[in-house]
Amino acid sequence: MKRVFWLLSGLNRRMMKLLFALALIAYIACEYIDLILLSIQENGDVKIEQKIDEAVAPLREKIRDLEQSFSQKYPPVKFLSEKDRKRILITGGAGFVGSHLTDKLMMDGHELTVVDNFFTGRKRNVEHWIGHENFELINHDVVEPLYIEVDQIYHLASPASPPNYMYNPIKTLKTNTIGTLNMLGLAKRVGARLLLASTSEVYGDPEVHPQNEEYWGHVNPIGPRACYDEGKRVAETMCYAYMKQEGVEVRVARIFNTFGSRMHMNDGRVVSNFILQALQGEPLTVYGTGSQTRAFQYVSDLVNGLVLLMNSNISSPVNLGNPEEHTILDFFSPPVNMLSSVPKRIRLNPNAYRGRAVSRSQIQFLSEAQDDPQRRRPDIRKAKMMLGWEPVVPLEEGLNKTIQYFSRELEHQANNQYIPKPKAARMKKGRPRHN
Ligand SMILES: O=C(O)[C@H]1O[C@H](OP(=O)(O)OP(=O)(O)OC[C@H]2O[C@@H](n3ccc(=O)[nH]c3=O)[C@H](O)[C@@H]2O)[C@H](O)[C@@H](O)[C@@H]1O
Repeated sequence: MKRVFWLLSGLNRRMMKLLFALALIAYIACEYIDLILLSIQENGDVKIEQKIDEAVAPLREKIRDLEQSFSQKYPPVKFLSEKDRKRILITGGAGFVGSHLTDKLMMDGHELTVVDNFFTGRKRNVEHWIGHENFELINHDVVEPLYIEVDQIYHLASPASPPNYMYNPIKTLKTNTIGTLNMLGLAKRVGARLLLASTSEVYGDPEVHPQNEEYWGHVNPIGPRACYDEGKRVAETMCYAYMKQEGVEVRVARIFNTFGSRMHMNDGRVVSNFILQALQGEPLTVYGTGSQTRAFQYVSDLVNGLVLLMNSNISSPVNLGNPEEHTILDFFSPPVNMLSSVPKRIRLNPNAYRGRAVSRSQIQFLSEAQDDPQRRRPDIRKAKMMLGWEPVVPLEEGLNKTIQYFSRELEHQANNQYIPKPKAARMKKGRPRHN
């Protein structure tokens, strides 16, 4: 201590000031370093927290989804007694028509098994039933046998739009022949009734107009549509062979042109093509002159007809379609003029179509599709008389609903950065893949 006093007493005032200043600088530097270290630590903490947040976010989303699925609300379903409740199989039940039929039968209170190979069907079409105690979805191709216990089989599995069934003709043939045999085999084993979704295409390019159920048809057996037309014709033949030989109860619906929500955006049939093209301000594609005719029914009418037929005692074929006939050129105006009801946010070229009649410059005439039936209109007297069924949804109302559906789909697709193009009804070049 003495030494320290001795040293200090030896220092002069200037030296004292210098020492004091140095001590002050050292003190400030220490404090500053402390501050820097603290902020580095805080920054590190923030980064770690961010990383944790990023890793946990998907888990949080999963938990939210799970919570939602636990509290999922299903459309209202009737309660049926054990006696009235049926176990029903719908093949192709996730497709356009199949999913609407699924909705009806579920809401009517039945137990459903939906089978689909998702070639043209989509899980989205039936996702609102997933988890319901009366509903089961099986990813299965009817070309393979199926062993389940059911009371009724609605056999709808097959691509139905020309570009889809021509995409892989061998597969279309297998689906309609082997697939139908498998379902008839199942019906025989378990004593179920089977309804075949046949088609107006069994009449081919008809020489009788309108087409009634007695007409045998005019089909080119080696043309590009034959895989579907002949596939369905032989499917009908199989139904009646099983009925006569094995006593299987069969119902055959000859379905005419149908449209509505849940048609695939790339379906390629005329209604979805025109709506999609008009919504996107593209020219409407007409194959040939457009003087060929069709009669279009809304999907809910068809579904009611299918259920009535299944539960009737009519085993012979029945036409289900809307007898209001239009040329394809005629058919432009309603969907196009209805676009004014579509919200502006939809990706739509406002200079094209909106609220105006279509001029010929907005039509792209393409070559005629081979073997395209020139006239088609159902004679529905049998369905009226024996089922008390006829279509009730006016064309404009059905189109309006379909336009709204496609608008929402386009918006959904646009949000997902993908805008589908309508598919042309052309044969795929080269050798198609098949299995
Ligand atoms: O919608 C249906 O229910 C029916 O559709 C198709 O039969 P198709 O009458 O050829 O149906 P579309 O492809 O919609 O064609 C209808 C008419 O419009 C024409 N078309 C089609 C698409 C297009 O963009 N432009 C166009 O002019 C076709 O050439 C045809 O003359 C199927 O073959 C049937 O099995 C099915 O029952």
